Amino acid sequence: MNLAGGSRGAPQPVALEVRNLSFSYSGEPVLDDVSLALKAGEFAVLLGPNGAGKTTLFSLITRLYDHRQGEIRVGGFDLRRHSVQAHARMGVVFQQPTLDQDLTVKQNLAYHGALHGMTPGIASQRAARQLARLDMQDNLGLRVRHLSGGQRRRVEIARGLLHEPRLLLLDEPTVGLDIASRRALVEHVHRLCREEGVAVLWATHLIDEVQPEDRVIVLHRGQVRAKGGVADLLAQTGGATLGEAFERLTPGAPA
Ligand SMILES: Nc1ncnc2c1ncn2[C@@H]1O[C@H](COP(=O)(O)OP(=O)(O)OP(=O)(O)O)[C@@H](O)[C@H]1O
Repeated sequence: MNLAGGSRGAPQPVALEVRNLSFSYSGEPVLDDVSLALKAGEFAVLLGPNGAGKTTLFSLITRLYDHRQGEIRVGGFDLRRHSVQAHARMGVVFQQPTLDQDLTVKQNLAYHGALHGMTPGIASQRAARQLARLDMQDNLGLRVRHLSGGQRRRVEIARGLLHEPRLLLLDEPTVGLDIASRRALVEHVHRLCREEGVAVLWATHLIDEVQPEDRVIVLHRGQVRAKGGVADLLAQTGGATLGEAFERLTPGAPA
């Protein structure tokens, strides 16, 4: 069951392509023949209940785990054969925060810049620009431990974009945030996507994080159950709301 999403017309560069990807943990299948693609500048929500395989998929795209079956391309570069080029084109915000809490925001970003071969001057300019976009420009000198959860997430997003990737992966980035911070983060990342043309893959199990214009990829028990716009999902399932459509596409999912 595959819904064709996206618009027709001139072909656009593909930011991410996953083809026929399968993966098992110690013989236990977790991803089964997963295929999906993201065009440049597209915001796609990877929507799946707990245990669907979202984090595993991210672990394969970021090469924390090696895939043996299937293919992953980032900006056209095969992850296995051209891993340096593929990694240079992706930014990641993992589910668990990974900032050093004893360093300042600026130091965290400077370190990331150095890892990506930026001079301190370039890293500093880019950090200031990214933080300004996220309304965080006044926090450069603060230690991360003094920031709120929402502010820390924004710093991680700024860090993920510092090396100017064309693809940003976010794995349940709103976990632990209150409703207002959650909403603000969803809106910020949509704006970044529109303004910077970066493709975004946003993993979540929360349907209220889907905005009407998003593409949605529904993952359940390691399989892509549907992909397309919200209207496509409603049409396919006969659901009146995205919530109903999601329930029909994920039978037996944990509540
Ligand atoms: N390191 C591991 N070893 C064995 N099984 C694992 C491992 N990591 C995840 N799993 C199992 O793989 C399945 C998919 O887990 P995964 O974390 O990828 O799903 P998810 O969609 O990200 O879920 P969640 O929203 O709860 O994080 C689950 O059944 C999980 O128990």
